[in-house]
Amino acid sequence: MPRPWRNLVPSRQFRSQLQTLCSHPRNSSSSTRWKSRQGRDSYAREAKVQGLKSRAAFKLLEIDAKYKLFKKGQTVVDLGYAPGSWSQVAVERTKPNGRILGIDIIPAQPPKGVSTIQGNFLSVGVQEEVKRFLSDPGRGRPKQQLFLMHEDTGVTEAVIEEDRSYIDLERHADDPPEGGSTLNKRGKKAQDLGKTVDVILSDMSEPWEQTTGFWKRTLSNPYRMMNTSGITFRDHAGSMDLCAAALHFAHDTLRTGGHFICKFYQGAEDKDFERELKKMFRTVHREKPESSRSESKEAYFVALWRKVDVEDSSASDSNEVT
Ligand SMILES: C[S@@+](CC[C@H](N)C(=O)[O-])C[C@H]1O[C@@H](n2cnc3c(N)ncnc32)[C@H](O)[C@@H]1O
Repeated sequence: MPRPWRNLVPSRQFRSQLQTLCSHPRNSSSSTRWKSRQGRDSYAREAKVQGLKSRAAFKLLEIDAKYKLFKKGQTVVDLGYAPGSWSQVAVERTKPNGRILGIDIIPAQPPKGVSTIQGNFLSVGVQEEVKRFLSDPGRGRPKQQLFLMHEDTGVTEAVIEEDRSYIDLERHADDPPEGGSTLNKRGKKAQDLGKTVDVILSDMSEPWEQTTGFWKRTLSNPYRMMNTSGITFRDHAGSMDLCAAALHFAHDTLRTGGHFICKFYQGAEDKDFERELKKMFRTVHREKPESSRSESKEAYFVALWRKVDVEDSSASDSNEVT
C-alpha cells in the first residue's frame, strides 16, 4: 500500500501554521498542558493522519531529507524506538530487504516489519542480547515473496520463499547491503567483521518517573505523558549517559562507512561528546529539526561515515548497569 509520508517533509505553510499554533498561553497542570499542546500541534495531527506512531517521525524525515541516511537492504538499530515512528521511517526507507531492530525499556507494540527487544539499554546484558541478535545476518529480515505465473491458466500466485540456509547466510554475511554505504570486500578490514549495522539511531530520553497516568501505559499506546524531567541539568546529564552508551555500542557494531544519529539535551558536556564523535566519524553535524519544539533543549548529532581503525575511548565513560 503506498504511504503518502514516504517523501514527506512538512511544507513552509505547515511550519508557519505550527509556529502560530505553538504561541498559546500555558495552563497550570503539566498533563493538561501536554494534552492541549498535542491537540493544537500540527505535526502531531499530521502524524495521526499519515498513520505514523508519533510526531517524532518528522524529525527523522527532516534529517534524512538533508543527509540521505538510508539505503535499501540496510540493518538499522533504533534505540529508544517506542512508540515506533522512527522505525516506521526506517522500514520504509530500507525495504524490501532491510532489517530494523528496536530496543526500548518500556513494552510497546512494534510497527510492522520491526523486530524488538525490551530492556534497559544501559544494561550490559541487554546490549549483549542485541549483539547476539545482530550476529545472525538473516534474523529479523523479511521473507522474500516470489510471484509465480502459471502459463496455462495465467493465474499469478504469491509464494513465500523458504528461509535461506545457514550456509547461504554464512556466505553472504560480509556482503554490503544492496546499494549500501560500506567498503567493498577488498577494502574491508578484518576488524570490521562482525560489525553488521549500517545506521544507529538513538532518540532515547531518560524516562520520567511516572507518578500519575499509569492508565496511559498500554501496549498500543505506551507513550508517557512526557519524557523529560523539566530539570535542565538532569535532562542534559541523563541524555549524555544515553549518548555515551549508544556510541560505545556503535564502536562494536557499526560498519565502516555507517551513520550514527543521536538525540541529546544541550548543556555543558555536549562539546566533549562531539569531540568523541569527530574522532570516529568523517563529518559531524548538530541539528535542531524544525519539527523539534523550539522551547526544548533537545537537538541531534548527525555523525556520518564511520572511519576505519578508531579506538573506543568512550568505553570508560559509559554508564552501564548490569
Ligand atoms: C522520545 S521517545 C522515542 C520516540 C521514537 N523515536 C519514535 O519515533 O516513536 C524516547 C524513548 O526512549 C526510551 N528509553 C529511554 N531510556 C532508555 C533506556 N535506558 N533503554 C531503552 N530505552 C530507553 C523511552 O522509554 C522512550 O520510549
